[in-house]
Amino acid sequence: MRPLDLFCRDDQMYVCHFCTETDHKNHNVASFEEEIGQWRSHLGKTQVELQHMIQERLEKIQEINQSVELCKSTACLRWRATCFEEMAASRKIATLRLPPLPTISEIIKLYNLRAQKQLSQNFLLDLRLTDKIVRQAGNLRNACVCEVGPGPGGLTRSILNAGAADLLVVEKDSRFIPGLQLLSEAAPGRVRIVHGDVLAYRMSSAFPAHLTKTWDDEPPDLHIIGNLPFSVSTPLIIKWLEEMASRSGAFVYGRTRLTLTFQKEVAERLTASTGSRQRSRLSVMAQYLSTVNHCFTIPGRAFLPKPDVDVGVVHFTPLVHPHIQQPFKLVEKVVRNVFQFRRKHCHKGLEMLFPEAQRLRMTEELLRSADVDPTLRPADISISQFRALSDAYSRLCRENHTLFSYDFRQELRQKRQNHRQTKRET
Ligand SMILES: C[S@@+](CC[C@H](N)C(=O)[O-])C[C@H]1O[C@@H](n2cnc3c(N)ncnc32)[C@H](O)[C@@H]1O
Repeated sequence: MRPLDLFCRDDQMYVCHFCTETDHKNHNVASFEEEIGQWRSHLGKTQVELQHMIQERLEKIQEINQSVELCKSTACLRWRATCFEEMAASRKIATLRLPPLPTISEIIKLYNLRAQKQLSQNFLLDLRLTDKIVRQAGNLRNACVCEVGPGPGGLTRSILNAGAADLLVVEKDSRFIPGLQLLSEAAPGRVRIVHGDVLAYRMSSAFPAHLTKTWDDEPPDLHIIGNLPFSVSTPLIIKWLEEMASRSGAFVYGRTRLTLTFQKEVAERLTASTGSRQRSRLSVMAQYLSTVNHCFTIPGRAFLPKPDVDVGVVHFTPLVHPHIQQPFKLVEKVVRNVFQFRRKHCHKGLEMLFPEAQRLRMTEELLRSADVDPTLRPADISISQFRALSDAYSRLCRENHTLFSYDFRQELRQKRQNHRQTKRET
């Protein structure tokens, strides 16, 4: 008996050396080891390919499952909204509450809304907290509201449940738009969605003119509400305070009220009283134009993801008569200069309002005319003393037309440049 140690590839069978001279003569024959080696490498490749295919199929199944879930909840949501409308029509009830909706966590999962740090995204999932924020705004029944940065829509729901009739939401991140559209379908005709940057958005023409109240009347039925992104909260409130002063933007409608969240430290600065540790430029700028109230603090753990800080809810009502009757930019210049040396006597910062050659004389004149003690610390200066300083500075600017555009940093730069030039020449 001869060993079958060869493989005939033409007939696909094992053969012996004798066979290659007879039945399998001139056939394509390989050694047993060669053939096994080829099969092994072939099987190895097939196994890798199969694993890839299985992985692809699994991913596909997951995708299909997700779309099915999404379709189910979209259909369910639409169905609930329709039922709700029919119910309201048939019973003739004029209720403005939303129909039952998927939770905010479900919306986040369905649309895969992972928070993005660069857009300061920290979501509020607890609707009792968002309801509490909305209650600080006052009665929203049939009101117009602009919500800044609605994200997955927690605060948005609370605003709608409070009865807002016209809610304009401004959101920069396009990933949130489909979820907001669902919400808009659940509250037909009550939600307008703007995909854009709130810093560039013109609010002066966003609401109907009939809302407008005169400045000394009651505030209009228009509110700005937002769980603001930390990254834009300070520039945004400065922009809105400036618009409040010039009665432009959202304030063309009258004394529009604002209910906003800030990092707790910023909320404390906004509301800090004269003499307190947190008193700053922001305190004076906000308080000379509005009544500012730090309503309550939300612990960081209430947000997803949890920020490193707690959050303060602040309510602003513009004053009928601002405490300082000077242009915003002028007040800001005086206040900024005073606070630039916050541990020094106030005359130190005020000196920087004047060119070096007249610095001491003009600072003395300013402080005398405003009747303010030069040795007061910036935090100890009251709003009425800031009014006196701004009025006195305005008088000096009227007497000297180049004074307002004077910038001590520019003079300092020029001086350094001249000094370098002289050094080079000698
Ligand atoms: C702190 S999250 C709040 C989200 C939601 N309101 C909540 O309470 O869960 C801030 C939101 O503002 C949005 N946002 C950030 N910068 C913005 C901008 N410049 N204009 C409009 N929205 C902005 C973010 O995309 C995010 O949705």
